[in-house]
Amino acid sequence: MSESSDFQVPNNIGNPLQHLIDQYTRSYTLRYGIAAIGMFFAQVPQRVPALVVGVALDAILFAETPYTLPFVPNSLIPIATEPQIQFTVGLLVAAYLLDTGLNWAAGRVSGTARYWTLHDIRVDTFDALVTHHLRFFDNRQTGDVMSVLNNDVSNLAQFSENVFRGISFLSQLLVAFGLMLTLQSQLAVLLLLMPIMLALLSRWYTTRVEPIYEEVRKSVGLVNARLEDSINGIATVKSFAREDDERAAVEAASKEYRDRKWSAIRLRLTFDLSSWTISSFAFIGLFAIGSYMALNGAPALLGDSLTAGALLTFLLYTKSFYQPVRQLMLEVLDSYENALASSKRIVAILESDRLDPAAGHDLQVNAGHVEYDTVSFSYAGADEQTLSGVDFTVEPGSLVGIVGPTGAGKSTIMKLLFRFYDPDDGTIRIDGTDICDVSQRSLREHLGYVSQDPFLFYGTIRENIAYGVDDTDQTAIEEVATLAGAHEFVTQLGAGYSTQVGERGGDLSGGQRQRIAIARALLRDPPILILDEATSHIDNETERQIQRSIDALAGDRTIFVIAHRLSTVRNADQIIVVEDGRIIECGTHESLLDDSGTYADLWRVQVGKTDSVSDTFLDTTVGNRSGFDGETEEVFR
Ligand SMILES: Nc1ncnc2c1ncn2[C@@H]1O[C@H](COP(=O)(O)OP(=O)(O)OP(=O)(O)O)[C@@H](O)[C@H]1O
Repeated sequence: MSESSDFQVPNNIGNPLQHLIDQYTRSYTLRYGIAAIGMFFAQVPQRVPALVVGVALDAILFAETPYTLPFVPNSLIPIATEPQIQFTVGLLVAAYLLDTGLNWAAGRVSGTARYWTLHDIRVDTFDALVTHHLRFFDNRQTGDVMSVLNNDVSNLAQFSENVFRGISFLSQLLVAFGLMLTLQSQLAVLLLLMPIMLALLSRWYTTRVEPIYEEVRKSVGLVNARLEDSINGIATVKSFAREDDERAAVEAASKEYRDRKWSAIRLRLTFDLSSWTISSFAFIGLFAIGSYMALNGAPALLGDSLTAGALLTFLLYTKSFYQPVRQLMLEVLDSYENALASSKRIVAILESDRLDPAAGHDLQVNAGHVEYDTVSFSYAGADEQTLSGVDFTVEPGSLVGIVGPTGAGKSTIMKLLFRFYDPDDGTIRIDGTDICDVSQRSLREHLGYVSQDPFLFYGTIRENIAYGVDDTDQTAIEEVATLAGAHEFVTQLGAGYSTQVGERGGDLSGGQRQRIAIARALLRDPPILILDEATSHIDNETERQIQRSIDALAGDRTIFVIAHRLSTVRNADQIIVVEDGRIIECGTHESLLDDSGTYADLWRVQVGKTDSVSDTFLDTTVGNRSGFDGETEEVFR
């Protein structure tokens, strides 16, 4: 099991979060603009009550000062006490209605903009994932990749929500500060010390927390990958009685996540404590200085004195002043760090090299002539070449068997035909066209593939057979299912073709899944069909039945069959024997037997004639039994 892998952001992208914002918010600029303005101005009516109550207390209850309000003409304010109370209540209700209305409207507009944007990012990221070269997935675990689509996109959602909260906090600060300036400008300016101290503190916090969050993200991916591995392989885990080891592996991954997360939380707690201390002492200090000024008048440096009502307004604002600063620093910056780490992984997927499946001209297959011209290939990071100088030609409409020991490179030869990987050297041609010059989509439309462990999607058997064709009907489905030897067992299932199958085929046997996969490939009616150990889980009688169907269906179709069981390819027009990534023999069953080479020895072993096997074969194969399939090994035991 590999460790969690890195997601590399291309060098030309400085800040991946900024990159995502630039790319994805453009279509919703108007909505974002309206939402931001709405959020900002919703704070104006929200700050009104504290000011109005302070002024009303001084004017009505203490009768200290006249009833005057900033930005409100005196002619609008009643002179008598009772109308002043009614006027105050009216102002409070109006402020409440305006505040609620603006917040509601801005919330709606920002909600649609945000969730539409995230939807676009999620779909594009998925699209980028499925169009990536298979090489991309070789080095990564499924859980790791899935956590990008789940956790990382959710982190962006959290961040986008916090950006709007940030706008609201910022507006609270500015409006409160502006109103405090109208009441006692020197004291208001003094209070600015607090956000400056918090800003410095937050700078310290963010530089320290950023690398920790990067580590947290990686360890989440590792935990997911571990869980996915253990749960997907639960049957293997149990059969080997390795529950304790799996538990230990999950525990180790989870511990790493816990420790990294705890480091991040510890740092946040320190920041939280320090910022809370600053804001609390600022509040206490304001009360002490304000009370002194209200009783004794202001000291020389602090200008005008302060009324009791104005002190109350200042104290009420302090709550709405300090709290947003803390939240701005904690929540918004915190989620910024998270979103930055997440956006790195998203952008790495969106922007890394991938192939456009539709790029290139369309492949035209008239006959189905396939040619491998000295093809060599190595998997990334492999020490040795996986394929060396593979060279063969397949006539249209012929049946080709590919045989050889485990790991010889049989499947790899076929993967190159699909362009899951491109050759390092040499060329593969179909009907004379280099497959690297045509679009992957058109190439794959002409190829049918059945693997030894076919994947069935969640859905009915009918949907699984029809996967890959847009238009089909029940008759066509039943026809191919009959050819693939699946019809009989499917009709015996409770719901027939409507039976639901789950992940990897649910409760169907390996052979049943293979037959469904063969039917699926046949329904597409491809001119070139590849069966990669497609009959490995199928009993001899069913295999013969499928063989007959395929022979009948072959017609002018070119068919490749990768097989361990040589009887499967006995009737092939051409059998290619692969060993260590090279073609060592090639011919028909009869000609290969006449040649008395590896194939002939292998055949003798499989039919039980071990006495006539050559010494060279015994030396190379018996010395290294793992090279051949179970059946061959069985004979030697
Ligand atoms: N995705 C991959 N990344 C790296 N190495 C790989 C990958 N797939 C296969 N290999 C290696 O390439 C070699 C050839 O593998 P391949 O699957 O083509 O062999 P094969 O002949 O089809 O084997 P089998 O009969 O067991 O299916 C093996 O050594 C294998 O370990």
